Amino acid sequence: MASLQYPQEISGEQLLRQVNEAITQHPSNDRFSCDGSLDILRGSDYADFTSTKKPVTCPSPVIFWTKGAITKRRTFDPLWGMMMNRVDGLGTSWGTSLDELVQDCSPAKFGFDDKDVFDETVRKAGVLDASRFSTNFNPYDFGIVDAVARELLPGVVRAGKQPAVERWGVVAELYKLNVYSEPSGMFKPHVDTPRGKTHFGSLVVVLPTEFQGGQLRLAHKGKERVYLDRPPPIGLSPPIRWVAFYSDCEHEVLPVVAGHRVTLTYKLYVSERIGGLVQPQVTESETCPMYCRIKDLLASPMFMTDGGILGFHCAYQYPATHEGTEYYARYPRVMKGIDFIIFAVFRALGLTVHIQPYENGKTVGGQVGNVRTLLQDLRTSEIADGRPAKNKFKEFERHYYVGDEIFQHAKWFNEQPTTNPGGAGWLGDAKPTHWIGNETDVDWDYSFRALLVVSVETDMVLAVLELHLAQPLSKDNSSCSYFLLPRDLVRI
Ligand SMILES: O=C(O)CCC(=O)C(=O)O
Ligand SMILES: [Fe+2]
Repeated sequence: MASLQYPQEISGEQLLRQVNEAITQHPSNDRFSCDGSLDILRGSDYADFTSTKKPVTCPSPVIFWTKGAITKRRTFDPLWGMMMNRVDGLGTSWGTSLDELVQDCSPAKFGFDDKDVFDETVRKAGVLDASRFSTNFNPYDFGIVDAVARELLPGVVRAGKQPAVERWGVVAELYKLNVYSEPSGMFKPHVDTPRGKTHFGSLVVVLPTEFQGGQLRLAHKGKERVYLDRPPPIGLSPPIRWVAFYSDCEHEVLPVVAGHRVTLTYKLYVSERIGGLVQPQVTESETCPMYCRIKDLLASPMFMTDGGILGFHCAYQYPATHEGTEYYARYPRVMKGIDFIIFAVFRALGLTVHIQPYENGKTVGGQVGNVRTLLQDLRTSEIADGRPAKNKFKEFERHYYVGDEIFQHAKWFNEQPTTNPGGAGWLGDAKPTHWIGNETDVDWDYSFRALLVVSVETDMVLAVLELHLAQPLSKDNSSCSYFLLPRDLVRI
């Protein structure tokens, strides 16, 4: 794509606004969830769906579960369900056939303020823990996990298109079986509890039963989506339906008014353990319009001519723990949607991108708050032990020595998000540390991130400084007058 030429009279602020508009309108903003369905076909086998057969179908799922020392089994066979329907004529056949499973479930709790709570005004559902059941249904078999990777991890593509650089994929870990039953099974708006560094999403597989209500409503940044909204026409056997979404997006299960809604839920992780199946797409960014826009912005004579720091507030929240976020610098694949696109574009432009937790106007967990003191320390230690401090400055590139003071001077593309991830709604004033999760987990929390990009000129200044640091510094060394811009921030 040809680069845009900016007329001289467009100011830096206007250019920044234009890029922000391009970010807001980027199609990946809509990709916080995806869904699909699978028809059930008795006797379908692997040979069928790996060949040219379309659409992909799946054998009837079976659930085995334990009640004390007894193991029980239920086949979710839609044909059987329809036959029963015809016998009692009430449309409740699935309800009858599922009674035993429903009765053997425990009441489902949810996480609230570091505690697991049972409150049927927030969540009315039954649950079987993954340790109490197993199933022949495997989402990997039907391309569901591949589809989730394609939709929700924009940087991951199937192998074969590009030389293997890194290997990344999605791991779906079976978590619970849930039953939401008539007349009012539901789960009020919440975000799912973060489960560690690579946890990014949730997958819900809805088994083929007949029910009414029970839609899954999702919301992110004012965009709302309702899934499971269209039940299959009466008399047609229900398919398996599935929905996957970023787990920091607010979601709720609307009341089930008839039947039982039986689901398998999975936790979704980014994984680097999958050999050869997937790999990150690193060059796509060079062909995308966003790349050209940002390149032009940086090249414009009207924009940050002395270099500096650009800031982008991430659209999503990420699992955080007291360990800090060094991890995200090394594993940017964990980044979601538009956040990853922006990251990849700046990386493709050869710029240093820092991923920092950022809340209430400042970075959290930055290692050093005062660059000036740090530089002074470096000079002193260099003089004391006689070794060049060059390596120390290499460490800056590896995300050390990045403190609040620097980021106060960033130019931001966009506004800082509010602390309520889902916008207006039942969560009210919930903060990231006080949400209703699907289960409590005291070790992990969500936190906001900012991508901070050190612009080209600043990198060049840094390079000059490195050279000078190979020799002892003198206070009046005018050719090396600053470390990071704006100029008056740090003077040597
Ligand atoms: O069943 C669903 O659609 C969503 C369930 C859910 O949000 C949860 O288990 O945390
Ligand atoms: Fe949830």
